[in-house]
Amino acid sequence: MSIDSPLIIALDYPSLDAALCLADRLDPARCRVKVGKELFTRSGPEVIEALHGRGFEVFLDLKFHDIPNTVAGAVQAAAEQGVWMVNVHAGGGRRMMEAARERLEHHGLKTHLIAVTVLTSMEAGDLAEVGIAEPPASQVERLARLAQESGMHGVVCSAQESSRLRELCGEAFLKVTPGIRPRSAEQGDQRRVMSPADAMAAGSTHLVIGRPVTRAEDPMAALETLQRELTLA
Ligand SMILES: O=C(O)c1cc(=O)[nH]c(=O)n1[C@@H]1O[C@H](COP(=O)(O)O)[C@@H](O)[C@H]1O
Repeated sequence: MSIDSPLIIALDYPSLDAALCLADRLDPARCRVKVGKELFTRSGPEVIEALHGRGFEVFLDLKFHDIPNTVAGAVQAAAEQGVWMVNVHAGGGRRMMEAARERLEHHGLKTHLIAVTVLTSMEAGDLAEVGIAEPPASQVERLARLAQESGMHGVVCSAQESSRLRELCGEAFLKVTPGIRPRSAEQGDQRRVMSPADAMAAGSTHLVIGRPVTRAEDPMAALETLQRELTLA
């Protein structure tokens, strides 16, 4: 199955039941779903199977960051479960990303492999504290270029960087952007945020959205509003 929607709903729940409860109200023809560290650590591969069984394409977001051999093995394990997308940290470097890509190619695995640049929760002060003097936008550019050279299909970045990356890396290079906040939504721990319509206009290819839907009083109404806003954009 291949769907047109740019929407990826982050199923950041502490149990399989809670995640499936929302998934059962979503339409796999209108969005994809993301399984992250909390849900996967609690439920393991069972959640992937359950979501595939319901017809969803799954982004397994475990942000692998380790030595090349270890990351290649982890990415292979994810791809063999049939996930649509998997990610690594671009900060793991060229040899790590190349090892992951080569492993997928060697086994003929078609999963989209993307690299996280600078987390959307980080701003300049956070980078400075870990020894990166450059502003987030420059660091994102540097890592996106490296990710592209290493054969990644795209990056995770904030929508604030999408238009620059469209110029730098091209339209086809995926720009998967969390930190999506409809105007009325709380920012929470996110820092580099953008509204859904602005993110699409800026060149994001996919929007990752969690709490504005999953923590809404009425998640389905929140999703409908989002989908309406995007159609109008
Ligand atoms: O790789 C990710 O998905 C990711 C990268 C990033 O830089 N920032 C980021 O928020 N995410 C994920 O995107 C989701 C955003 O969720 P909300 O902030 O609740 O919309 C969470 O599941 C995060 O783990």
